[in-house]
Amino acid sequence: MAGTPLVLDNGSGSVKVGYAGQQEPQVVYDNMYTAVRSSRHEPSKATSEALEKSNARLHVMDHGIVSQWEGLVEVFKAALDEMKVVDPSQHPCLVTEAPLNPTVHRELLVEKLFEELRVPAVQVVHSGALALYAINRRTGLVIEVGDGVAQTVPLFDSYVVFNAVQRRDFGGRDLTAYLGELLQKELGYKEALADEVWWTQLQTVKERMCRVTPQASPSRISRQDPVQQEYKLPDGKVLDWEQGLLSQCAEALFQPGQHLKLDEEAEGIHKMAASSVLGCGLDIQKSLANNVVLSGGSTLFPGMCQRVQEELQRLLPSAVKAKVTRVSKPTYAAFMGGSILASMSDLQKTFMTRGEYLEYGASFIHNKSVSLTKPHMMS
Ligand SMILES: Nc1ncnc2c1ncn2[C@@H]1O[C@H](COP(=O)(O)OP(=O)(O)OP(=O)(O)O)[C@@H](O)[C@H]1O
Repeated sequence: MAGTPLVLDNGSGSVKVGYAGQQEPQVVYDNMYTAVRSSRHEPSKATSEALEKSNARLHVMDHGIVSQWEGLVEVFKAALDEMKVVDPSQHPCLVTEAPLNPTVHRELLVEKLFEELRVPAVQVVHSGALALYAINRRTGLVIEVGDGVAQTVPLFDSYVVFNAVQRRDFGGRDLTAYLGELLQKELGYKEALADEVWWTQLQTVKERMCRVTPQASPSRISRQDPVQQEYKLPDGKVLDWEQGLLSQCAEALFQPGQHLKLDEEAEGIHKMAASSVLGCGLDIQKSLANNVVLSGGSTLFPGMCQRVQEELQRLLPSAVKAKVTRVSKPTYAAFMGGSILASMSDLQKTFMTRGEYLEYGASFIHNKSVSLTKPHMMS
């Protein structure tokens, strides 16, 4: 694999890593690190004990933004070790980033890749549109909801329509925390959300039992829904699928202002999608609405396609028909799209080289990162 580009889909919850051309990531790594282990200074005994007690694994990313740069490097290195990449300086690196991040964030990302991983060349692409590349479509609207970011990205004939991209800072991690609050309020659970064991239980309940209800008729939910019917919590209490709190959890994606700790006016994913469609020219709105694709782990709730389609249709003119599907592997779609892009020789020519980094500095990446808007790239 010498010289083959590496693809790093740097998500808020996990990093998916592999080589360009691979169908799926070779390694999926929790984007978390242990502060004690990676601290440059030897922590005092008291600090170590306190950190260990409080389960010192820290999230590297907070809603699509790196909050622990030291941790990011550690996670990237560990993932490459697991992939048995002996010498990263042999592999150009394509890395994903959420759209509308501060520009300085992209510069720091580039700096870490050149300085700490010693890669020879870097390209940074927005994660959202990649789901369409993954399913070989060049026109459509991606609704991506991962662990920390919700984004809607319109792509027309391989152009990302940047001024119509929407991004909000909520995702699966917020839903898990919200489920914890619901369990506390309705069933009296008082476990701290910082406790990793409890967090894992909550995440499992969310992924196995929660679903999205059809807005028009909640009674249409049937027992055939592919959700687990019961879940036994460690204290023996049984959560039943008919408990309303399990449908409230995913409802937060549609009414984040009401359910999550966000501005009350915060828009749900259907409204973001409608803004993206209506923010594009009249001539392309129909093609976008007719090709809505769900991506990201937090779109895996049963009932999701139907609900998004119903809600979106209500917000669009009747002549603009919404059709919503989900990619087959939503958590890997951004990696898969990145893997396809990184194998194209045209795109490889757009990578920022180490020479450019040394000559112009990390901010030079902004001169290189518009490549996905060039139509010839995907022809
Ligand atoms: N079956 C499921 N039902 C609901 N949510 C799920 C399911 N499987 C995974 N998730 C959630 O998806 C999220 C992870 O998705 P993904 O890997 O796409 O995010 P990410 O790339 O790490 O983050 P982001 O793109 O937001 O920065 C987690 O919150 C996880 O709990």
